[in-house]
Amino acid sequence: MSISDEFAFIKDIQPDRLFHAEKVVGIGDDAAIIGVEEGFEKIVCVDTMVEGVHFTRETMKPFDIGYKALAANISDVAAMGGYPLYYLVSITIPKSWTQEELKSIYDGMKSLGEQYEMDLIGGDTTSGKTMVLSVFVIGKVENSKRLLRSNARVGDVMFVSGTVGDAAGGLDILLHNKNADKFETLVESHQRPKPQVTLGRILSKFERVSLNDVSDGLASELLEIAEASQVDIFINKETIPISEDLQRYDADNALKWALTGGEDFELVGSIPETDWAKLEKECLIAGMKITKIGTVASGEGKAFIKSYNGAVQELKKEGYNHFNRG
Ligand SMILES: Nc1ncnc2c1ncn2[C@@H]1O[C@H](COP(=O)(O)OP(=O)(O)O)[C@@H](O)[C@H]1O
Ligand SMILES: Cc1ncc(C[n+]2csc(CCOP(=O)(O)OP(=O)(O)O)c2C)c(N)n1
Ligand SMILES: [Mg+2]
Ligand SMILES: [Mg+2]
Ligand SMILES: [Mg+2]
Repeated sequence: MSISDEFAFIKDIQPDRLFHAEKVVGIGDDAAIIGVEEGFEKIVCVDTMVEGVHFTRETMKPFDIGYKALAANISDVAAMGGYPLYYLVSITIPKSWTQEELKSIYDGMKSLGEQYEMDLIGGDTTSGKTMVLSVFVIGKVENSKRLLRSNARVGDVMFVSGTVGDAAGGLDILLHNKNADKFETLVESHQRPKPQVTLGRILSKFERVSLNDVSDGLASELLEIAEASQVDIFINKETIPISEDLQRYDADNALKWALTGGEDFELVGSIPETDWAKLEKECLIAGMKITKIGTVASGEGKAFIKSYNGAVQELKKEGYNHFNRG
């Protein structure tokens, strides 16, 4: 059954309780109101998922679409070192989507939102030809904690969390109907990415960190840091963390996907050399994988990849680009 009434739909998706009830006016008025906590600044971001661009009916179930749209935004909060608090949802619904499917999209957001005690506090609903889901997230971070892309300095260590390329491998499996049951971890990386909030919080305790999350691909994110900081970045090819599953699935494409696949939602950044051992230890204690992949050198915003055999190649912004899909 397709959705028959906008107002009944809004009632249906309204949460029955709020985690931060004392601080907000949520769904039900013209706009939401959120309290401002002493000692913190707000973080705000929005990311959109469009049918045919970010997902198809074949690659993502409705639950996954909701889950991933919220995850992408939580990941941006993580990349600023903050905690996510609230979200708003703008949804454009084509007639062909059933009420159950729409409910599943919201259930996907709810299941991840609950993990972080986030409240759904508003949004907007329209009909339209293509499913478009925009999620807005509000988070917080302590005053003056700024994990900016422009914070990298000469001599810093470059690091990345987890493994990269898995989400693109998962997408390849889904698009080409290949062995989805044999490579569940890759498929899951694509459909249910895990935002790295805990790592962002660990990083926020350090003096100076540059940070970015991997949405468009490692190469693109490194270049964003290099450009914002006006430095050059050198990474070592053999240190890029590629999972065994990805290697097993397609060894030939693994490095390409790691560099340009995108949607891994891992954190990539730099930290002073003197803080690296401490960061490594804290991640070990927290059970999180973090890998040194290179160093920061003087320069004007380029990134290079080096091999053990000495070959050096310049990285290009070959990650996902909405208007330049070659
Ligand atoms: N249409 C837009 N209008 C205003 N700001 C935008 C728009 N699109 C992106 N931005 C801003 O540009 C920056 C980079 O965006 P984006 O590449 O989407 O970042 P991310 O990959 O972290 O989501 C962000 O600060 C974002 O808020
Ligand atoms: C059907 C399908 N084709 C291709 C992709 C790959 N893809 C789509 S958007 C994107 C990049 C991330 O999305 P974007 O809107 O650029 O997010 P942002 O950088 O703003 O976080 C990638 C890798 C996909 N997820 N699904
Ligand atoms: Mg974005
Ligand atoms: Mg980002
Ligand atoms: Mg992008």
